[in-house]
Amino acid sequence: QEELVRNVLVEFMSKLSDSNGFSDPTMGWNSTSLPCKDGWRGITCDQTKVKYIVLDGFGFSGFLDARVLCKVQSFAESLQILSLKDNSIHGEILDEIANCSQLTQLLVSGNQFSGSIPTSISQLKNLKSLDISWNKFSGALPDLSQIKGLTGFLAQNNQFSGAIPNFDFSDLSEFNVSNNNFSGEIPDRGIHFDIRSYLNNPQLCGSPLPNKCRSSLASKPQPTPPPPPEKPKDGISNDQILMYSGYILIGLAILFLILLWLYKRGKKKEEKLEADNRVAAVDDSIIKPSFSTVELKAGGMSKTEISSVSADHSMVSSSLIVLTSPEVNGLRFEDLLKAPAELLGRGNHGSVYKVGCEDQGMTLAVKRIKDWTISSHDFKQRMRRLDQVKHPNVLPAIAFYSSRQEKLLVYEYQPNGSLFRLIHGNQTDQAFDWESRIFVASTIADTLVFMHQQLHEDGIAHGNLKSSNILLNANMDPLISEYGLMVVDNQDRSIVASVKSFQATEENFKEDVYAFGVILLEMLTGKMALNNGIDLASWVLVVVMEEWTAEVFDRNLICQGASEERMVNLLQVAIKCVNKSPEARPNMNQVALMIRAIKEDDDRSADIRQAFVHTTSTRRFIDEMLTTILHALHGTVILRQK
Ligand SMILES: Nc1ncnc2c1ncn2[C@@H]1O[C@H](COP(=O)(O)OP(=O)(O)OP(=O)(O)O)[C@@H](O)[C@H]1O
Repeated sequence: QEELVRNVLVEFMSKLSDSNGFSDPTMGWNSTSLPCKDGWRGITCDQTKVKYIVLDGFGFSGFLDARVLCKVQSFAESLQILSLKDNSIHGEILDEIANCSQLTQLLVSGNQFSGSIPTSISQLKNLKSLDISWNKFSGALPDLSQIKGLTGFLAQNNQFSGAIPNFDFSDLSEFNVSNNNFSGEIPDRGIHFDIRSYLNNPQLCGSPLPNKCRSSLASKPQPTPPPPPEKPKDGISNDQILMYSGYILIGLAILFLILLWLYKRGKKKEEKLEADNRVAAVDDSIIKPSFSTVELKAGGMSKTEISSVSADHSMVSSSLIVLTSPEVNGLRFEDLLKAPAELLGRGNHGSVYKVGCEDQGMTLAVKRIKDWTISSHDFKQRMRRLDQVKHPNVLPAIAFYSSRQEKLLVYEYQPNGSLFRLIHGNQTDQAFDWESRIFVASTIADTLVFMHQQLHEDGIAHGNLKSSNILLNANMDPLISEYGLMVVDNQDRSIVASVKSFQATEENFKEDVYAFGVILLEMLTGKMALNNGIDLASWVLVVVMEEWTAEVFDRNLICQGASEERMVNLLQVAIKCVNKSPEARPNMNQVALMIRAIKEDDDRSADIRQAFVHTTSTRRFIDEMLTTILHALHGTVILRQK
């Protein structure tokens, strides 16, 4: 039996991997081994029965042949999970998927699937989770109300049209049909999902969307059709000639209107193309046709203000992809265009603008990157993958926009600036003491451990870690910004698909470790990563080798009485991180453990100090009480004597 299943899986894989063969021998998946017995990668079994097939992010570019996969009854009836997320699989989902009748999860998001969803899918009665989001599916969705107990339905970012079908909404806790072409009224029972589940379906209406449905029109009784004209007895009467010429005239008028409409549409397309080209041509604004820049030099930063809004905006508005961040409030591309913007700074990869969006009650930071060679598809995949990873100390992107010439990334504006400004700025109001520095160091280290190691094979490197990308929120907690945006692709793109190559290699992780070491050095020395062409890591190594270690530390730390022993300990960690040889650098887990030990040492000594202060004040309190009692006793004795 297992051999039969093996043959099914090998055939299924050959189609899925586009007949190129599945070359990675470490995965198993060949006709000389057995899926359960030999532990094929991506397969989970219950004894000899294959229960789960999970092949997410393998870069498969073939098609899912449900005729093959679900043809052997015993296998089709044991398979419970089929997850093929984040590949490049194309083609349609075939009717035969219904033969895999025990499926509880069918997850195919982030592929290139097209066509419509077969009606047979509603026969999958055990289905709990159906994720078909981020594909190219089109057409109307079938009635899914027969699937009782569906808990998740994700279909966002496709090209579905027609009405939102019937669902059994009673158990649905995850539901998203945003960024499609659905039309009509949102079903009554669907309204307990918030607006983000429905956004960007231009013809969808009803609560929770702001646009009301014109249901009154629909419910009006239709006028009864006029009775058919009487048949002429013989010949054509004058009335009939008049009537037919009327029809011909109306027909010609309609034809003329259609031609006019087609002409205008063509013209609009041309204008849009021109507008896009204009976007590429000008340099000093976020979305250039609408910005006229007024350069105001203020503290070394130039301010840019919007003075007019172009009429072309509506044409590009649909391209702003709003991610499922909770902060967003129906943000549209136009809102960015209309809002006043201020240049916060220019980095190696673009400029960042502070944009106040009054309607959303939010202040945003919009990063604009020009001429980035990444394809829109890869960029979209990357943003999507990043959006799935949530950590309280990683600043998520709220939305993004991608055109050939430029990419925009929208983040929430962080009011307390960056770690760079905190270390190197000349503000005196924010004392950046040792406790704050070790807190920032250990929080960032723990966050990197999560992103590198705790996501296992899905770990993501930052790729551009530096103190200006560490922002401080309103509580002064550090947030890592632009996470994973600039990871350099170290793998051969011809062999490995983009999603896979985006997943960090060891080399990417070790680059982050180096960059983190530099941040530690900045915090310890108060010096910039690059000063007059000399890089901080080399400078520190020379000073330490010359045994002038005490010279490296920030004077402010020494003046504040920070423990030299713990500063030296942290310096040793930093030096390990900036080792020239990547292999010799520790991984983030080891780094975080070392920093935690220093911080615990710190906390202990703070406790001892506290206890000492406490003991001293308690002792003082007891002394004072005794003196008062003695005085009182003394007074009583004198009174008695009197
Ligand atoms: N969300 C945000 N809130 C507040 N300030 C921000 C935000 N994002 C970026 N900044 C600030 O805007 C400035 C410019 O950022 P930018 O990312 O362009 O520069 P960079 O980090 O030096 O370079 P790179 O392009 O390599 O990331 C920096 O001072 C940065 O700290």
